[in-house]
Order: sequence, then structure tokens, then C-alpha cells
Amino acid sequence: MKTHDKAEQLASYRKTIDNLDSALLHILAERFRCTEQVGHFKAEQALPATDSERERRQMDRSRIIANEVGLSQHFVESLMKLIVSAVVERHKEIAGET
Ligand SMILES: C=C(O[C@@H]1C=C(C(=O)O)C=C[C@H]1O)C(=O)O
Repeated sequence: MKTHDKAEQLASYRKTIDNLDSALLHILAERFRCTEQVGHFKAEQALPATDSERERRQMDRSRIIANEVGLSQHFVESLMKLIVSAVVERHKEIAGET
């Protein structure tokens, strides 16, 4: 492959990566919009910010999906823990505001 073609090939991969990153972040923002509503609902109903049983079921489900799509279970678990802990922090904040 010529140097120019190699550069084009890399640029093409990176364009795909940029599109996928954008899609991922849009989906993540949509998830946070939904959990924001849950946070307000829980605060109104005086429900706790954390639901460990729900989180345990989600982790089990995430591990199954990780296997199905060929992602590392460890990676998916770490990612989900990062996201859920940000949500719980936000729910505590909302509960403190109400
Ligand atoms: C969104 C909720 O609140 C918390 C955040 C969760 C999440 O981000 O998925 C799951 C369980 C709860 O600890 C919920 O209870 O459904």
C-alpha cells in the first residue's frame, strides 16, 4: 500500500471511530436524561438513591450482553460501575435539593 493510501485508510477508520464515539455519547446522554427523571421521582417518593438489588441484576445482565457481543466482562462491569456511580451521586444531590 502506498503512503498516501495508508494515510487515507487510517483517516477513514478514524472517521468511523468519531461517528461511533458520537453515537455512544448521544446514547449516554439519553440514559442520563432518563436517570435524572428517576432521581426526581425517587426524591419525591422518598426512595433511597441506591438500589443494590437492581444494580446486581443489571450487572448480571451486562455480563451476559458482554459475552454475546464479544466484550470483556471486566471492561463492561467497570464501565457500568462508573456510569451507575455517577447516577447515584446525582440522585443524592437531587435528594438533598428537595
Ligand atoms: C436509576 C436508578 O437508580 C440507581 C442507578 C441505577 C442505574 O444507573 O442504572 C440503578 C440502580 C440505582 O442504584 C434505579 O433505581 O433504577
